Amino acid sequence: MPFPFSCIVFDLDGTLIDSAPDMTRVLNRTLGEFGRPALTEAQVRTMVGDGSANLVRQAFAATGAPLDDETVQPVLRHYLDSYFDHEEPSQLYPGVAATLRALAEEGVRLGLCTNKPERISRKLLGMLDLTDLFGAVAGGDTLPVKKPDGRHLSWVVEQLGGGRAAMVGDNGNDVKAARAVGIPVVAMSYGYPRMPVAELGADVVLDHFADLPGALRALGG
Ligand SMILES: O=C(O)COP(=O)(O)O
Ligand SMILES: [Mg+2]
Repeated sequence: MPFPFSCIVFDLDGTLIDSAPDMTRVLNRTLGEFGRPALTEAQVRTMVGDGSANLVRQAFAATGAPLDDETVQPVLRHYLDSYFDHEEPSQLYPGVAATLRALAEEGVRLGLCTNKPERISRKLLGMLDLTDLFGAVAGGDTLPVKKPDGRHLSWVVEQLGGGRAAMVGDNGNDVKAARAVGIPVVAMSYGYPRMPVAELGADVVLDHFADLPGALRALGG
């Protein structure tokens, strides 16, 4: 039986890669540079998902006076440059590389829709040897809108050539974007959901990435 979805769009942080350890290291360098104390990884995990500017704003609000629109700019630049220069790739979650390859070999087109900036996302895909698997990549700064706006996701689906699509993510922004577009959504339970994962409203919650093809077959009927 052919695979029921012609394209699958993935979130990055908390879905494909466990980026919180690296983001914590880079963020703590920026916090230190601007005279702030460090955050724990557990704290940073609750701040990931709304893009880098929001991450930096939340980190500074949690460690002293919040940044205003003007002061956020040099801080954000420092964080983004340090992240881009960071040479250790984040870890893929177990089963991700093999499962993505198996889906691609079945002829499913794969896309990335992340709120992480595009140049950092592309660099990470390259370091993890995944670039060739993704037919379309949209970062949080690729379009004037980002998740939870459905246009971020529908742009990726369009770039992939359209057809029956599904979304795979780890937080409310992924579920909201998928609902806005009217496509099914799978939530990975190990990510950074910022609320009980069962309450995200996804069609299916999975603990293991390797279970994704089976879950999508069941969803697609
Ligand atoms: O907030 C971010 O930087 C990215 O998060 P996402 O990959 O889960 O969309
Ligand atoms: Mg995510």
